[in-house]
Amino acid sequence: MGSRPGVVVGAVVVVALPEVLRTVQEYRGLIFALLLIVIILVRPQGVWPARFRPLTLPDLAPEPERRTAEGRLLEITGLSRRFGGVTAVEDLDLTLDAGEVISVIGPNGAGKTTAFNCITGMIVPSTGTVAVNGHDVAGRAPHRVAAAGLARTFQNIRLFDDMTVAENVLIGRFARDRGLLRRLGARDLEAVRRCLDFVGLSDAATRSASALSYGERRRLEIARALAADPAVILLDEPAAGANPTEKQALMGLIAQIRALGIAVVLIEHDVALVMSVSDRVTVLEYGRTIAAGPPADIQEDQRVIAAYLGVPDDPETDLVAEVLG
Ligand SMILES: Nc1ncnc2c1ncn2[C@@H]1O[C@H](COP(=O)(O)OP(=O)(O)OP(=O)(O)O)[C@@H](O)[C@H]1O
Repeated sequence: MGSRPGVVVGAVVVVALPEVLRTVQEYRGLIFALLLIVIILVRPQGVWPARFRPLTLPDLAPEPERRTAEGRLLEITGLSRRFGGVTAVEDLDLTLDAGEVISVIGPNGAGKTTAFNCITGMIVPSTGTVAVNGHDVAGRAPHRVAAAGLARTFQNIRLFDDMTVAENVLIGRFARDRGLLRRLGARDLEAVRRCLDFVGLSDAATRSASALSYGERRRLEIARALAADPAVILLDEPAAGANPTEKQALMGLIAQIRALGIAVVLIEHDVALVMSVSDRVTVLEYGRTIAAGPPADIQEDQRVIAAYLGVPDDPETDLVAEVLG
């Protein structure tokens, strides 16, 4: 998608430069190499400023989304991951049906991120099975897991800051197929429009992702994940750094996502939020599941209370103590 003048200038340079350097024949290769290094260091984005056509999104009447899948969407059995002598996750079982929200909580270092990374293919589990939408994906590469119907957001927001909001969402459309080998179609643009509407970012479509507020960036990550039409979505600490208003909006968004029939797995330190949005909660400590069940049972569970209260002077512990009463 480079600009036409840029291509012409590049062609002239490639054809003319050898002629110009004819007099210094033996140093030609060296001069070329030096030029290349200088360009890579000084203008990694290219010598000629590229101009991209902004995406034109269609105006769509809001319509209720279809349920993307039904039944058992995520089934994890006996998942373990060891790092040398450390067992980060041990024998984790998790099942999730369409439209359910399940949260994985636990003190720092409990194994939540490692579990997420095993499920999404970022790291290979030592043992265990992971089935997404009926497809066995344990140990598969992240793009294969995505193709089975799993999308995720990241604890540390990972957006393409030099792209627009709409372009960031569009990338999500290519997560499930052969990526850039596929041509952009009208359905992709419609999906981008719907996802932006869904998270309330339609008006920001042409803005740079870097210009968004923190809460908006979190919502953009969710829109990008939804653009892949996932059966299961994993949200990694979506409320981290959010203010109370943003947390309230996030709870509404999670409820909307589940209404689409998408299964949601949440890692979250905000225990109050977890207790209010989850159907079930799994609590990890030192990689092991110490409790699993509906929020009301978890709140009463003595092992959970002890696991959190066993960490003095930890702000998370104080919050959990408050929520668990
Ligand atoms: N790549 C790794 N190599 C060695 N040990 C690791 C690695 N990744 C995680 N661990 C260890 O595994 C354990 C679980 O870590 P993990 O990051 O999964 O916990 P967590 O519950 O996500 O913590 P947090 O809430 O702080 O993000 C910790 O003891 C950690 O030190």
